[in-house]
Parts: sequence; C-alpha cells; structure tokens
Amino acid sequence: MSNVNRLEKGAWASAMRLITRWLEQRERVDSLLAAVPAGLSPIERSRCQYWVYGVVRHFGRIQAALDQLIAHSPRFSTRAVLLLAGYELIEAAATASAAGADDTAAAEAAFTGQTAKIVHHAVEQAKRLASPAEARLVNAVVRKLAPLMARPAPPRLAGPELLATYFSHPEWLVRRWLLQFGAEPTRRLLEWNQESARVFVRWRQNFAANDAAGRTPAGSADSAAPPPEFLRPSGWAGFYEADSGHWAELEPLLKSGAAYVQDPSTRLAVEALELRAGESLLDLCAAPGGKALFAADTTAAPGLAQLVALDLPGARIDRLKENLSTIKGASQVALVQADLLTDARAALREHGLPLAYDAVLLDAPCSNTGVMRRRIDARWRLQERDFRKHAQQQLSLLHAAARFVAPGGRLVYSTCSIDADENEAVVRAFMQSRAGGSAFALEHSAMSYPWESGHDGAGVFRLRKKREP
Ligand SMILES: C[S@@+](CC[C@H](N)C(=O)[O-])C[C@H]1O[C@@H](n2cnc3c(N)ncnc32)[C@H](O)[C@@H]1O
Repeated sequence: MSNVNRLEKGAWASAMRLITRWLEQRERVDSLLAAVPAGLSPIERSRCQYWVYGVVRHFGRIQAALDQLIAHSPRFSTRAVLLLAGYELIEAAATASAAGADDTAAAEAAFTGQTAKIVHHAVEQAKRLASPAEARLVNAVVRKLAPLMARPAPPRLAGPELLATYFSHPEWLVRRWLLQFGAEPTRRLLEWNQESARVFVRWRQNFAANDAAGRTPAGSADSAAPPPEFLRPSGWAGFYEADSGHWAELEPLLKSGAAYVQDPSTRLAVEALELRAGESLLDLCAAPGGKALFAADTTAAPGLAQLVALDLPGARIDRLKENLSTIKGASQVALVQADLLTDARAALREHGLPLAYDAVLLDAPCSNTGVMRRRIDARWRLQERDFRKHAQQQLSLLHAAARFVAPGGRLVYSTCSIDADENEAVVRAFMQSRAGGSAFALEHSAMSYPWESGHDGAGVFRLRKKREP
C-alpha cells in the first residue's frame, strides 16, 4: 500500500466515525472536529475535515438519493460509509465533467473508472468497520448511487423542492430566500454555500510593528514585515487569502497574534464605528474578539483610549481573553463577563468602568444565514421559527446596548445574517420605539450579500445618539 493510500485510509476511517457521531447526536461540526484523533498527521487531519465538511454540506442531496435506494435506513455507521461514498461520487462527477468539458465520452469513462474505485474502497471499509452483510449492502447501493450523484444541476428556474434537494438546504429556507431575494440571487446563494469556504486572515501589521505605546520602533525588524507568500492579497485591504497546505506555517502566526483568521465582511461593522484616536469603545457581544481586535488594530495612532469587551460568562470568554491579550498600543483593555440583558450596568460599575462610550458595537447572535458556506451545519440546525426568536432577542439587546452610548456617540448594530427580519426589521422596530426614535438617528446601513460581495454576508447599521433628545 502506498504512503498516500495509508494516510487517506486513516483519514477516511476517522471521517466515517465522526459522521456516525454527527448522525447519532447532531453535534456541532466545529466541536465534532475537535474530536479528530490526536494520532492523525496534519495531512490526514485536513483530509478528514474535508470529508466531514463535504458530507455535511451535501447531506440533503445524498440522503435523498439514499432514501430512493434503501427501504430501511441501515445503522448509523453504515449510513456514514454510504454518505462518504456519495460525497466522493459528487466530487468525482464534478472533476470528470470539468476535465471532459469538450469530450463527453472521456468524462463518462473517467467517472466510471472513479466509481469503481469508490465502490471498492467503500466495500473494503464496510467489511473492516461494519459486517460482511453491510458490505454487500454498500456494494449494491453505491453502484446505484453513482448515476444519481452525477446528475446535472436543475435548470435555473427550478422550483424550491428541486433546488433544496440538489443544493442540500431545507426547503422552507429556499422558499424564504426565493421570497426575499428572487430566483437568480437565491440560485447564486445556494451555489455559493455549496463551495468550500476560502480561508482569509487579517495581517495585523500594527501588532507586529508597534511597541506597547502604539509607536512603530525605528528600524524595527517587524515594522515593514510583509505577510509570508502563502498569504495572497485578497483585494480587501489588510485581508489575505491563505493557500491550502500551509497550516504548519500559519499556526504560529495565529498563536503569536500576527495574523487572525477573519472574513473581509467583518470590516463593514468596524468601519461603521468610525473610530478616532483617543475614543472609547464598548464591544457588547465581543467573544471571541475578532471585531474588537480589528477595531483596536486599525484605529489611528495612538489608538483607542479605552476598549471594554463584554460577553456572557462561559467557554467563549477564554478565547476572548487570549485574543485581547495580543492587543498592543495605547488602549486600556478591560474584559467584562456579564449578561447584557440583566447585569451589564452593575458589572461595568463593579469594574470601575464608564457607563457611556463614544462608540458601542452590538454584534448580535443571529441565524448565521450570511455565513452558511463556512458554518456548514447551521442550515440543518436552523428552524423557521428561530428567525422570530432571534429578532426578539436582537431588539432587546439593541435597547440594552443603546443605554451605554454617550450623547453624540455611535451605536453600531451588526449581524452575520442576510435575513431582513434580523436586520432592517430589528432596526426599524428600534427606531419606532420611544427610546430608539427619540434618542437616535439612523445614519448609515450596509448589507453584504455573498453572491454580490464575494465574501460572507452581513448587515450593519450605524445609529447616532442625539446630543439632546
Ligand atoms: C456573533 S457573536 C460575536 C462575535 C464577535 N463580535 C467577534 O467579532 O468575534 C455573538 C456573541 O453574543 C454573545 N451574547 C449573546 N447574548 C448575550 C447577552 N445577553 N449578553 C452578552 N453577550 C451575549 C454570545 O455569547 C456571542 O459571543
């Protein structure tokens, strides 16, 4: 057996076990991937992650085909083998059709050759990891699965049912998008969500260059340090796209704080804050701290006078604390663990921190509909009724956040949702309330729709507090 085959098999078996767990418990994929066996090499690890992501991303389509082929669903481990083989078939069909764009016969031959290998491998794995009877089932089913996985995409004006199945999204969500965005944008969004997410990092050149007082030391070795070559300019200032296969080099840069994994969409909220040197910023839903770091790094020298980051007590606080510790410059940085809806004011007082800020950021929890390409399992967890729940919570958080804005100061409300109910509708409800409308003016809004912007989706609104209500 070649080295590559041995590596692939270790990764395949691990992916199969993780998918089994996902089917059994519907655990979040990010925490599931934390359970990748420690013994896997970095290459095996990334291969395993690639397969798990692929299966979850295409789950609806593969499962719908399996439902046509099997009357009684087999046990989870056998289903995991079938799902993995289904994903491999989708990949093989895409590769064959791209390679044989002008030669259908060549494309078909390539796919047939790949199918034989995929069937053989799945059967061998089922023999090893399941039972001979299950291996026979796998053999029969994967052969029939192949033509179903090679079917072309539905026509552009296909109805929600076909779109939902082919692009592996819940049908109610596709219907909702068709209503909100129309046929063509919905199609482009579905296609977008089915592609692998690009990895962007923000190069924190100020971090690398500045001393503790926010000054760039003369002759500093770091001061003009460009990012390494495997980080390619993205077209969005400060953001670079990481080439795959460079995790070993990227990891120490992330650990040291020189780089931070972050999508370019995050700049919309930070830019909307319009921070100036010497101002104070209260980040109210701060964990893990991506936007707080961005704000601190990009405020003109000598930087923010004060940065207060608040989030609920819990697991995310540790990451926030770690990230805040990498901030250099003039800012006084404070971390507060509190619930914005109940005890934020008391907690700020207890820490001896101000109760009014030049700028307040509320990056609210949401449906994640703008980042479904990245959060691949979010579509399977989301329910239609969640939009109403999110909107109610967002409005309550917005009212609570508004109390900490100094007269003349800015309140930025942001989400990583593209849904109108969590964006425009929340801000409209706030502005129509007595506390909102009498005290604030809506000054700026921006929506990022992935099919237009080419990065994650987001909604951003800046409200200015009047000096005198
Ligand atoms: C979208 S995430 C924030 C991401 C963060 N701004 C960043 O850029 O890394 C939303 C955050 O809101 C926090 N959150 C939710 N409800 C909250 C509440 N009542 N009080 C404080 N934080 C809350 C969650 O814990 C979560 O960390």
